[in-house]
Amino acid sequence: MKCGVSPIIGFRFSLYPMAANFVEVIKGALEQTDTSNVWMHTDDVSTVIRGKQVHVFNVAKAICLHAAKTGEHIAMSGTFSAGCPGDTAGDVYLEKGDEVANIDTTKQYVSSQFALYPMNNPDYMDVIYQEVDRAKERGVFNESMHYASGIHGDIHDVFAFYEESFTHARSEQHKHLVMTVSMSINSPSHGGR
Ligand SMILES: Cc1ncc(C[n+]2csc(CCO)c2C)c(N)n1
Repeated sequence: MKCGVSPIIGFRFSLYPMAANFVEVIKGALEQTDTSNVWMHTDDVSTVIRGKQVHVFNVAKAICLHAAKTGEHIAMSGTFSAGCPGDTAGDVYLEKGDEVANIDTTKQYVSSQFALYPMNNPDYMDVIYQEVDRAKERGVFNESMHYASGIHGDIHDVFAFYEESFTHARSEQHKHLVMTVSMSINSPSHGGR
């Protein structure tokens, strides 16, 4: 099967608020975010957003920020994907302009881990090392670990890094890229950061 050539990307994720009112926190974060630039669907396990890269990352960050504002400890886990075979439906969202819908500059510390899977790219380890170097240059690298890399800092720096990394880890020749991310926000382990 051929990989898609559509510039559409997707993010499937779940929020796990460590709070008794988790339903309110999840639904509140999804509802308070302007999702007009992406296709979105929520089910009992996760939510998927699809569209232009700039909007997918903007909406993902805004949802995390809204959940974080509750002050509750939030875990988020998700997968970004580009060039997936079959990723051509929902292309109407590609006609959206590049102006982002959610602007919120609230500072928020996040600790996270990510992993890149450059599909069908024989030089995938070079790609991964290059992106880890990028994290160090951007000042968001936290630590090396098995099967992932630790990325932390202000949510705006962390998301800017993820978006940049997602752009550079794929190419015309190797369009299909998967990136997994898990985040921890307002964790007692962060000592009030
Ligand atoms: C982003 C995101 N989307 C969906 C779920 C799944 N989910 C778990 S509880 C709940 C609310 C009650 O229906 C939903 C939709 C999730 N955890 N995070």
